Amino acid sequence: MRTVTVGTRRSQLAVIQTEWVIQRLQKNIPEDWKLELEKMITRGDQILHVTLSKVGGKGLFVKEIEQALLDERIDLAVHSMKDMPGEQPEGLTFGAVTLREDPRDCLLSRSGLKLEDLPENAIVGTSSLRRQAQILAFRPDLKVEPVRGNLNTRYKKLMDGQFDAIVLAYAGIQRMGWEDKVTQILSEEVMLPAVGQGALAVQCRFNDHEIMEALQRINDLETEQTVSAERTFLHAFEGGCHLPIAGYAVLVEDEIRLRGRVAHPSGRTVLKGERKGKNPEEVGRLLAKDLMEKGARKLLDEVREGEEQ
Ligand SMILES: NCc1[nH]cc(CCC(=O)O)c1CC(=O)O
Repeated sequence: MRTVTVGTRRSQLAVIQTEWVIQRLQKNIPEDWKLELEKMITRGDQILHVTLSKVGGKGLFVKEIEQALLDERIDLAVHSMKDMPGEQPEGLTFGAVTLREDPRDCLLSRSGLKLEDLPENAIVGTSSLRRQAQILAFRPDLKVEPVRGNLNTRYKKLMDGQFDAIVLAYAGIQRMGWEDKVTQILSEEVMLPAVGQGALAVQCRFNDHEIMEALQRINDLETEQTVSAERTFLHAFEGGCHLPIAGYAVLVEDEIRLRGRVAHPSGRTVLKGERKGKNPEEVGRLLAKDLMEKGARKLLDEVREGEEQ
């Protein structure tokens, strides 16, 4: 008999994702174990009105949940892989990476017009430099403005008329059951996804062998390997999800094919590359090296300087 506490943020998307993991895990644990969902209110959730970077960045949500794991207040934590920093605290690990859902981004526009048909100067809401850069590379005549908040808040801002369109991850839309709100799924060619987008990370204590064993059964090997290539690529630039970097890998036969982009937020420069290979980390490292040779370092230094001002 064991009660396993599963922690997550309290946003609707986070709760749906966690319930999904609990459901799958239920079939893979001893019958007398009980799984309990714990919705955690993090400081990040309480101070949504301040610029997140001023209070420690997006990693703040994650850090508080990780502390709860280390303190044994919870036994498992479910996160969007895309929000996870490169390094985990000592003692924690991903017990499972779950099967990736559709990794692409999508456009929700009030007029129902697609990205290519939006009128000149139309305002697209996104706070992601990756999305901003790729939108402007494709349509330099559009305006991009930041939008914060959870999915419900962002959708409300669109409907209130603050933006003509917003860009969101299709995986999140599907989990919310919002497919009918989507105007267009953006192709990989136009909008290469974020590293880890569409996959969930189930985090636990490294020495909790019972849990590690159960999680192994819901791990998806293909997602684990492709995401590993993407994350190695991203972290070679010493940057997190706030940099204009995209990376997406698939398994083709028994090889990993990784595509990556490093862009200037203006969209004027988008460095692109592709690598194939059997070893995920090596593929990630080599693609990062290719893009460094094309000038990625200098480009990102410019972005970082812009942030400090
Ligand atoms: N940036 C926030 C975030 N983190 C994870 C998702 C949902 C999709 C996923 O799990 O990759 C979203 C929403 C979005 O970007 O539209």
